[in-house]
Amino acid sequence: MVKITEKKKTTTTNKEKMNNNKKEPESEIFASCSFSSLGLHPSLCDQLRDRMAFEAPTHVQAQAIPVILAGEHVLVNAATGTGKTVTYLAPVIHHLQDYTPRIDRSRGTFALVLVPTRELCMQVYEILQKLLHRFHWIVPGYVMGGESRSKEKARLRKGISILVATPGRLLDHLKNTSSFVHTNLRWIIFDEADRILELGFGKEIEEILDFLGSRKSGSGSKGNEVHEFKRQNLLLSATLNEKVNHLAKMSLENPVLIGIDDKKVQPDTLLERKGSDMNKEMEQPIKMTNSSSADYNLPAQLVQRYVKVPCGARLVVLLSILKHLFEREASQKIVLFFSTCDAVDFHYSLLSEFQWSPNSQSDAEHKQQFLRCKTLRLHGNMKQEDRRTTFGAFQTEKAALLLSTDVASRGLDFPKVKCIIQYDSPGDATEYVHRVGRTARLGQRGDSLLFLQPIEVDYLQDLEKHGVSLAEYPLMKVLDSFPLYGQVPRGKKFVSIDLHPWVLTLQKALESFILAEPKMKNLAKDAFCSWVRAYTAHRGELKGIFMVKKLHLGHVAKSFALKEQPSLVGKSFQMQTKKRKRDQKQKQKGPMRKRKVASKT
Ligand SMILES: Nc1ncnc2c1ncn2[C@@H]1O[C@H](COP(=O)(O)OP(=O)(O)OP(=O)(O)O)[C@@H](O)[C@H]1O
Repeated sequence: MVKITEKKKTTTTNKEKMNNNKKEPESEIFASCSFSSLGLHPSLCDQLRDRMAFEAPTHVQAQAIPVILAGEHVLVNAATGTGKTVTYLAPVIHHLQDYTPRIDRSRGTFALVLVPTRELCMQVYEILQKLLHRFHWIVPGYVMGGESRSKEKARLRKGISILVATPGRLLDHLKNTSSFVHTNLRWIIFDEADRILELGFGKEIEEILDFLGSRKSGSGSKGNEVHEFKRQNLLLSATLNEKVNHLAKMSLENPVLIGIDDKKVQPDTLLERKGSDMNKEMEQPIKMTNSSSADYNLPAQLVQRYVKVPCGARLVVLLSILKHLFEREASQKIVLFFSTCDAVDFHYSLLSEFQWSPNSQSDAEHKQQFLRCKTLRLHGNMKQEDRRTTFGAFQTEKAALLLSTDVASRGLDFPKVKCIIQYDSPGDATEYVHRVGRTARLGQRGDSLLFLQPIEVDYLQDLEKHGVSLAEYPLMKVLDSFPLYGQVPRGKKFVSIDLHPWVLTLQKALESFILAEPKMKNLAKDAFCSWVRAYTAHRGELKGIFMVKKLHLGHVAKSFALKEQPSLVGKSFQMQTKKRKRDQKQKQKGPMRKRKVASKT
């Protein structure tokens, strides 16, 4: 096994970045060579330059493309927004255009790209279409959940040379679409490999590999077919973890590791590969170190901050920061992450409809839209066509706010996103890395802001363990900048955020708005319930940081502009909490009671 490590990590601190917040130097992003020097076909190089305006390859492209062209199995770990998509698509196209006789549709699928989400599926397909412009005989296509099966069947019957797919729908077609020809399959690519597994597609992937006869013998495989071509499998992500190790063991043979440093791979597995070993099965698995101690590749020019907000003031602070950002720069794109679909729906309606005038609250005529920017939403419970519309709109808009769940956290490449706000904290550091990776792409500058309650600040230490450090956001300065009743509260020092006049006034206005709108009240209640459920679902080490029992549910309700904690859920939730406390007490008391009983008798 050979390892090729990416460029040296920059050691610029977050503070230095803020003082000197500009684009990453070109040399940090692009290699000093050309696409043609990597061995790609001239027409493909022309296409990359003329149609896509790619002048030079990025570092990961320069490292990985020759290795992929050489037919190696590859595991790529490179920062978000460094061009991994072209890294795997270009070599595949290079080889396919070179087949004699020319490939045609009747020969079915030659390359398969597996992705975790529908949006990423569409995005990869769009890039494929651009790259294939000069190679009309190579047909791109996609299959994914939410689309019409029968239309997909018809397309598969006609033949798709490079197929992009989500795992569930692909497996469906492998089982049920007999006209789907995959006997010529030569490449299987897992884009965002770790996410595919995290979403619970592990079983599907095993079945897919079995169906395609690409699961390695010795890993419980049914299929170990002899193929006309040597199969080549590729795994890529900005974050690789233990789960990927399993997939790598199953699907990669003697892989070349690109961008993976010594810390992430245990020394005994760094086998030097000899030329004659190339086709040998990987004798030893790749062992990643536990993800809790691994450093992640974050764009060096990304400015990362956190804001510490008491629970009850969260909503007001969110709205205030958004207002501040859009007033400072109207033409910008921001992505705002939530933990649940209900939370997205509530905040989307609130931000789209809430009107207010901080200067004359009594006069309805003076009310203005609180946030004047185009607002969009994206989550997994939306209809497919609405997801498609949002995805397209946020790609083309110059100024917009996108509210989303983690469905937008992986791989999506929205141009010119300026800032990422994580209003609800991510599941773990991996998700943090991917969420913030929607900005600061390809050397562009970008900001990220993580909301934390005072009881959650230990999360910063968890991120530190992964080499991610955040500076504090100057919240008070921002709150003080808003004029209230025509005056900016100058000179006064407000010690607590909850008692800041701007916060108090805006909170009151939000609560009145919600109270007056039954539709909004229901959305708020639903969002409250699912938010609490999501909070209880934090896994692993994070359970000790995001502890439901530390939450004040009345304050949580306030963060949904509810004057009271929703009674129904509140009751059942309180009952659960009480029961848990009772059980805990019982556990502690158990032996003592026994002793008491014993002493009585
Ligand atoms: N050589 C290049 N020159 C200029 N732009 C490029 C080049 N390669 C890729 N890009 C652009 O860089 C952006 C990021 O690429 P891509 O989405 O493939 O990144 P990624 O590494 O897959 O990110 P993520 O980890 O978030 O999925 C895209 O807009 C892409 O068009």
